[in-house]
Amino acid sequence: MKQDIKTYNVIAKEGLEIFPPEKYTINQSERPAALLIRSQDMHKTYFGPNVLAIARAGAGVNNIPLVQASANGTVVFNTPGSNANAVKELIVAMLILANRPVVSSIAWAKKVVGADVSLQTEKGKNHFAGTELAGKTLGVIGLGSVGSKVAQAAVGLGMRVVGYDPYISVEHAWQLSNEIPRADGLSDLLPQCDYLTIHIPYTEKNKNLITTQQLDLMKPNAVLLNYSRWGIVNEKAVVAALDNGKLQKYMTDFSSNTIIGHPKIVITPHIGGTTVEAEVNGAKMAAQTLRKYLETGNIVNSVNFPTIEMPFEAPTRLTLIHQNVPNMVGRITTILADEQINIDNMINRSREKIAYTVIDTGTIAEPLLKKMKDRLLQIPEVIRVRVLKK
Ligand SMILES: NC(=O)c1ccc[n+]([C@@H]2O[C@H](COP(=O)([O-])OP(=O)(O)OC[C@H]3O[C@@H](n4cnc5c(N)ncnc54)[C@H](O)[C@@H]3O)[C@@H](O)[C@H]2O)c1
Ligand SMILES: O=C(O)CC[C@@H](O)C(=O)O
Repeated sequence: MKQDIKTYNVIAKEGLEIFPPEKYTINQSERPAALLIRSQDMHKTYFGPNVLAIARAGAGVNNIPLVQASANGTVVFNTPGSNANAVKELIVAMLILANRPVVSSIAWAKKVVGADVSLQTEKGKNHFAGTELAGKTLGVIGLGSVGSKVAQAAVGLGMRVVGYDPYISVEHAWQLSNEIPRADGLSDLLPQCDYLTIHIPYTEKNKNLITTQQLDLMKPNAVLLNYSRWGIVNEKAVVAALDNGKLQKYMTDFSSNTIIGHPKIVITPHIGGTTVEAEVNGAKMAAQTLRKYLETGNIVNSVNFPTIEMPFEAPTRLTLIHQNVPNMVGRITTILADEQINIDNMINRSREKIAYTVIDTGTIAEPLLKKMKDRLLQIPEVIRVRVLKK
């Protein structure tokens, strides 16, 4: 039977083409096997327990209720790094726009007409003097896929860059040149910055990371950029800091009624990852990850499940999602032994409260397969059992 993939938001066709029509339908069923989404707010969008997986084409997963998904046995994936270059390039543009009046000078130049146009524009250009980035200090909070690229690009622009990421991965640490010193904490980083850019996920811990106390530590003329998420920066504190001259400018990808119309705030409509390339990258990566999970049970790039990759070589594969409690493997294998089923290969991994077991076996007759699945589902801690055939 074909499996249906339900999409939300605009998903690049290059991603959807990864699902062959002989195996999959797209947006054809009320009971989809999996969802492929971007920024859709899944806290407000019902998805039933039949949904095996949700793939988010993009980095941030704060739009997905992860605790509920894990409890349902729904694996959530994202596409790390797929849009990092797009965000980096936008940040470079916004850093330049912060102190070069490019937009206002273009608007002015459009209005200058007449026979002496070149004379007038040459005369008027003095009103559009800016300042340069070279030699200024950029603070980067979060040195993951986006932050590490932004930091490197800023070094290329001649800026002095200071990074802060107490949880940096080994992979991203390797990508950073040794010209980029790391701050010990925000109180060390903030007083140094002419520009501060934030590239971290929105989590309970990161909510209001930048508020009055942090803004007070910044240089009076600093520019703050937030292309991470609404809520990481406290907008009321930012407006107050702009109004009393503590901050020069706030540039953000997240609009809200608190900041719209403020003369010192520049808002873009969440376009950090909106490039043709990033949309194709994200859609393809999300579709490949989903297809791998649906067809083999293997899990990569999940944000709520452990990574498991076991070559699918045997005729039958059982995948079990269960609570991470003692003796689950023992109880599962006892049922298989009772039914005289030999295990060819097995793997078990856990992540926080969730565990995942994959068991490969020979060919099993349908009635026995059904009986075994029913018995496995009777273990109270088992959340989901799937049977995959090669
Ligand atoms: N505007 C956009 O369109 C757009 C596009 C891509 C990503 N984003 C946002 O940017 C975030 C980062 O994206 P990414 O791809 O770099 O993710 P990532 O997971 O590769 O990197 C995030 C980094 O932040 C670090 N971090 C977490 N909390 C921190 C804290 N309190 N202080 C310092 N460092 C901290 C982590 O250790 C990690 O290295 C995403 O979660 C998303 O919300 C926005
Ligand atoms: O889907 C988008 O365009 C936004 C993506 C971005 O916010 C992300 O977290 O990757």
